[in-house]
Amino acid sequence: MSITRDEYFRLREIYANMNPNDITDAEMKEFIQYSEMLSRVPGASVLFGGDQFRQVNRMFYRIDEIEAVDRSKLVTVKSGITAIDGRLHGFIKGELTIVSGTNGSGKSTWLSQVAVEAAAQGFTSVIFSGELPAPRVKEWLMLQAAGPDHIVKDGWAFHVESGAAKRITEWMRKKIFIYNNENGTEIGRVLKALEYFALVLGVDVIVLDNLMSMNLKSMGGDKYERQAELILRLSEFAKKRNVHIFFVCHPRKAMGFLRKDDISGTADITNAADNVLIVHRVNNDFKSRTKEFFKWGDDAEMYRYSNAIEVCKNRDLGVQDAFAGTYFEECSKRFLNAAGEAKHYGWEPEKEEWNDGTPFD
Ligand SMILES: Nc1ncnc2c1ncn2[C@@H]1O[C@H](COP(=O)(O)OP(=O)(O)OP(=O)(O)O)[C@@H](O)[C@H]1O
Repeated sequence: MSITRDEYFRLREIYANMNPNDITDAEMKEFIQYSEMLSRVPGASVLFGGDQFRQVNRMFYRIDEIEAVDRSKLVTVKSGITAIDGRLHGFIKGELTIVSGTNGSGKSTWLSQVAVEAAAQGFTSVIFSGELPAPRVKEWLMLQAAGPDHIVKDGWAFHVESGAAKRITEWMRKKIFIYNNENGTEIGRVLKALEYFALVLGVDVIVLDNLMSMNLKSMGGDKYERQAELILRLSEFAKKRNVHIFFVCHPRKAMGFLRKDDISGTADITNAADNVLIVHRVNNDFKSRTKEFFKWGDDAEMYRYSNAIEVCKNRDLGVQDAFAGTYFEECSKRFLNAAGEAKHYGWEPEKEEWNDGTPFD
């Protein structure tokens, strides 16, 4: 098997205009082999730059063969919530983040905003939304990219004024893709599509919303074993293809103050993740549970906000039990760092792209 770089890119261009399911498994397998041979992503561990390990044909590395972690080589995607980005220093490419929260807490809305933020940083994302139809996903992305200055109220609904909508669409066209649910949710197809997105479209961020909407029947074992196996496969995939995966996993319980151990089936799910976040709505239930659980007083800082994003696990820096408060802006569906915060993204010609590199603490 051999292929030149030019032939490879020609093939990639052809595939970019095809439905992944029209590419046969054999063709896809061959394409993956080409990609691994020729593409920018080496098959080796890419987490800490990908070249820390000298090639050795043994089962182990000697200590002197492993170079020190060079944090400057880590590529991170900022979420735009400064309290989180400050604590975690962004979401590392090659890692997997689980996002949980009770129904309606704001998981999908926040992840849609993360895709807009990623686009502003020059990253490409794909959103798999098993429950929201593509026009709805697009509507949220457009509102979030537009911001309140470019949104008009139409009866009870908000929409982006037409001039801005045109410019935003153009700005997002090659930066955010939405999975076509007609391809199905069978896990084999989804995983094939992910390979396609990573290798053909070169995506950096994958939002998988959500675990429950995936059809895992073709995998062996019971429900929980399948879920655990899927997380392991996604974690391997993130490393191998150097993408950051945000994976929405619903909790087992529908009510109450959600903790890490309530997420999905087994602890294997959160064990395999690099980060675990929980999105909370700051409602009366949240207040009474946090008072009970953390002994917070009536004037606790988090109660000023409308949503709180909790970091329950962060493997890299060991952050846990950290809450980031945000203000939900109804018209734009944005989560704001501070009341009245106005972000401007690159589609607004007269404005500078928002780039807040300031860590929180
Ligand atoms: N603090 C808030 N106040 C008002 N509306 C909010 C708030 N937070 C989120 N929303 C809105 O509530 C709706 C549900 O949010 P979203 O779909 O993001 O939640 P979710 O956690 O993904 O829910 P599910 O688990 O059902 O998928 C959206 O329209 C969202 O914009």
